[in-house]
Amino acid sequence: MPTNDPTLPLRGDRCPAWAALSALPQRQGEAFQLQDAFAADPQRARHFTVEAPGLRADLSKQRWDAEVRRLLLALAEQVGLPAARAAQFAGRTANPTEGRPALHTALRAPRGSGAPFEDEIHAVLDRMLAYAEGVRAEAEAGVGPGGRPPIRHIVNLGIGGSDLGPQMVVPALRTHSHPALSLHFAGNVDGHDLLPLLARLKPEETLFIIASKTFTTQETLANARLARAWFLAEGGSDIARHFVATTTNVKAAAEFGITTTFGFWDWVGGRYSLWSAIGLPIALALGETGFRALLAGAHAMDRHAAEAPLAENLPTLLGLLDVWLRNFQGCASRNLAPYHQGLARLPAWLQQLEMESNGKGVDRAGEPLPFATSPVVWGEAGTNGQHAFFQMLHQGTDTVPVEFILVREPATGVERMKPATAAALAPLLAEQQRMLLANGLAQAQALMLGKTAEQALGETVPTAAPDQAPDLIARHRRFPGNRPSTLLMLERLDPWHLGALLSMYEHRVFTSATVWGINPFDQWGVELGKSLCNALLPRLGSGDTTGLDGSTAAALDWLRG
Ligand SMILES: O=P(O)(O)OC[C@H]1O[C@H](O)[C@H](O)[C@@H](O)[C@@H]1O
Repeated sequence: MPTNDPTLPLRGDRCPAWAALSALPQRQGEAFQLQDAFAADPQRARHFTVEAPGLRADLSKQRWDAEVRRLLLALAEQVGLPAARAAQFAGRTANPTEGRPALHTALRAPRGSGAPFEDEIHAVLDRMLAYAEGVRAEAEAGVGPGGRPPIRHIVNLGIGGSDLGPQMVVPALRTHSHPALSLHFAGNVDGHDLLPLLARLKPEETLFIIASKTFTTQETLANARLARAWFLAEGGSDIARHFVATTTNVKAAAEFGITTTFGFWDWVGGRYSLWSAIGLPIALALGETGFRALLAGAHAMDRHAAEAPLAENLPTLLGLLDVWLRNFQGCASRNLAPYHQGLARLPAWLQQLEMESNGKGVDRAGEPLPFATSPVVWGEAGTNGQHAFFQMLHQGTDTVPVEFILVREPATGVERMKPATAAALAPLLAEQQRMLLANGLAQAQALMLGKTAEQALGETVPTAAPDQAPDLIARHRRFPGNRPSTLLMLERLDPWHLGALLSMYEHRVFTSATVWGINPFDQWGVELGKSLCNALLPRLGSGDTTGLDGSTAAALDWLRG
């Protein structure tokens, strides 16, 4: 494997296109009026819609035009994005501070594609899928080996990248999951996470997956010990059957007493690992066909990212838009609004992917960056967010771009119900699906259109206080509008489409990272807190506050009671 790439990409702010973008009048948010742009170009929606495998993106409600897009694409060329992406796929050292490639793309490349580590990857994948099929067959038959009860509950104990991917994907694909298996996730070191779950389980029906890339993570090992103690105290036997590990550290898993291990490799970043053995809970839920479809969808997006011309390349365009919003429009955060309850945990997964990857303050050469990097990414499934924080999105003083995800075909699983019940509910659910989509579209419309005080003055408002002047009420009821949003649209939420969506996000993060000149595959910022925690842990027992800062000492004293 070659070491560091000698052709370090040029940092975005040192490129001519960056200077040209900085000089554009369109930079000033209000100088670019979305409604004027639509009036000037009746085909604007078409001109700014991009099709990618499984995904359609309408970027026309972003405050950009053909000139901005042209310069952003020039920026991508000038920083060497195509070469950087090719180097990542080929297994060059994409993560120089840890001296590793970043080869999550190889995990979903089919056999025969010539991707790096093909034999190792497919050997583990085949073994893991065979294991998953075995557990599923037991559940299906209602009986385990030797007449024992089958596994019915699977508990994944992992945190961060060893938790968020499977924890997001499993509910997203609920209607594709095995009905006789229940999947559970616990990550927090807080006993309040795992204990209530254990209280509902029986050892003989439970499978624990200890998921940790390093097998050294404090939280996961603590939960693994808690689970093992519960298992033995509740009369469980045969740890080998009931505990498996997904890790790169097979030796540590063996020392814990685990004999069934599905391995992966240091070149799979934690937040990019759901495609590896860390995806075991997904494989158990979906089975071999479903897991392979998830990989195939991701691979289709990989091919698009690698091969589509930049101007039609969705992860490239979205990553460039992220740069435009962050560095030229001053947007410090981005809201993710998936209008599908199954994607409720997508914001949490994306937070780790984007903020842990791009939340960096120095470039690859260690130089402090003179511009902003990762935005705060946050969100909630629609329509719930509308009734909570959308007020701020519409009338607050910050411009927060919103990314709506709309899914055309629902999959509620109503057809799994008794025929009479399904028949009674189907028309109501169809109407709810229309309500859901109308809400998502309406919010995007409202952000763009806004409402003037004059328009508000013309409205009858029964809830307004009668002693308040109508023009004062109208000032409160004014919406500035011209707020940017993106519409991502999927035909349906199945394993293939979800794989494509998630892979798109990975390539998009790589795009902005490349423009910013940062290494998106390390995470040194998580280390300091870990080591300070290790130092504080014995002090919580002993009460020794010698040398601590005043605040920490006082809190430690108080917490010890
Ligand atoms: O999978 P593990 O080795 O247990 O690591 C779990 C998580 O913890 C670390 O602190 C990192 O911030 C994450 O990137 C990682 O996913």
